[in-house]
Amino acid sequence: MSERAASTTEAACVVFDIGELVVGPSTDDSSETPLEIRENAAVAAVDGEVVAVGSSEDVTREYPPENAETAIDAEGRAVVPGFVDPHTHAVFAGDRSDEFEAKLRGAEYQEILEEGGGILRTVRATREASDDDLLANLTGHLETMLAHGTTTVEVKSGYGLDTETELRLLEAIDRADDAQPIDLVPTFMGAHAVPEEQDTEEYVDAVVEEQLPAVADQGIARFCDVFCEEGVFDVEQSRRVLEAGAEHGLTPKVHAEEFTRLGGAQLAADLEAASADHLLHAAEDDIDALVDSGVVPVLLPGTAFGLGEAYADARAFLEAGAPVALATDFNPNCHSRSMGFAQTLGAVEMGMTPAEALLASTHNAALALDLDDGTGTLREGAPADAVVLEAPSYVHVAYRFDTPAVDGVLKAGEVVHG
Ligand SMILES: N=CN[C@@H](CCC(=O)O)C(=O)O
Ligand SMILES: [Zn+2]
Repeated sequence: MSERAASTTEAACVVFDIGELVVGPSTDDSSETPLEIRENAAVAAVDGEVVAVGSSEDVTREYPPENAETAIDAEGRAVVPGFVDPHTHAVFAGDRSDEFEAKLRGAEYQEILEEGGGILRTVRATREASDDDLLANLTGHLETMLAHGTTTVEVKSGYGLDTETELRLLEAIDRADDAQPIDLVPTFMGAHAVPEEQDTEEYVDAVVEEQLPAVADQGIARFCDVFCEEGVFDVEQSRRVLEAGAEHGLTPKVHAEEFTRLGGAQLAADLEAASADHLLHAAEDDIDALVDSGVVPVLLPGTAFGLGEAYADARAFLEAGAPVALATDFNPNCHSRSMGFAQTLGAVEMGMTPAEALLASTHNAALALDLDDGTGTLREGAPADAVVLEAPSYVHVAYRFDTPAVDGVLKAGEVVHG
């Protein structure tokens, strides 16, 4: 036994007798699957980090379960890295279920927005909500996400559209980060829509000159995002916001080519954004530009499903060598908090294999958030965030689409669900 093990064994969390352990992306080019998978495995964690991954026999010899603070006998079930959801708008108030009905009767998403509904309706409800109500709404959604196996979530502001409310939303994200187990990654998205009281140019000025400096001053956002779309922010306005964000230390992200091909993907490539998201209308040139500049494509199949739109071309991205990520896009227009369901849609509707969908929901999703600490893997040194499945194989994540195939969830080596 190593000295490190002798001195730390008692603090360890050990999950043993794992039938199928998904460690992370495969490093073997000749492998048929993009995942590194170990059978009859175990994983041990100390101080929230993975310290050993290997055969159940070897790991339990070094970290005996009987000495561990938390010991889980997986009894042959599969264990995968905790899911990372890299695109949500989870902090808001109000209800838009009637718009869902209107869309089923033929109303268009953008028409609803132009008429003051959609995002603008959520903005009115959000501005009226108290800080505590916003926090309670957000933590409620996060509880559901955790039960579905998600351990890291990006959350955007963007239903305030004024300095005071945008800051309140980012503060709610900050408070929620402390109040529950999921790690939250905050994104400032003042440029989500143009508020009813201003015209677009005036509003872009307000985002750049007032909102961004205030957000940067508080130090409560990591990314800056913009809805680059016909009728919302054009490419030049989007560029202005993202460049100003970058000057304040916020890494760009772009809502790109969702309803029209406006140029958001090329902009994301130009600015070396962390990700370009949606991409339903991305063309081959856009895909190449994103791959060449290392921008992660984040695909949001729940949105296409809910709107009845054609899905993004996941296969074209994968064939171009892109590290495709999946996300829920949870928002009042896309009421799904399940990364498992995103994987089902990725597999059934976008032609991804269950392994590609799982990789897209773990390691690649972490790349979209610039997380380089091993998040989304269960390699040594990574955060010990894991899902013990209720099944013998990771394939059950995409296969089951009624309830999550989750038996238990570990965050930083502690059982936080199940
Ligand atoms: N497309 C822009 N923003 C969200 C939708 C927000 C809303 O409709 O409230 C999205 O990513 O899908
Ligand atoms: Zn979005």
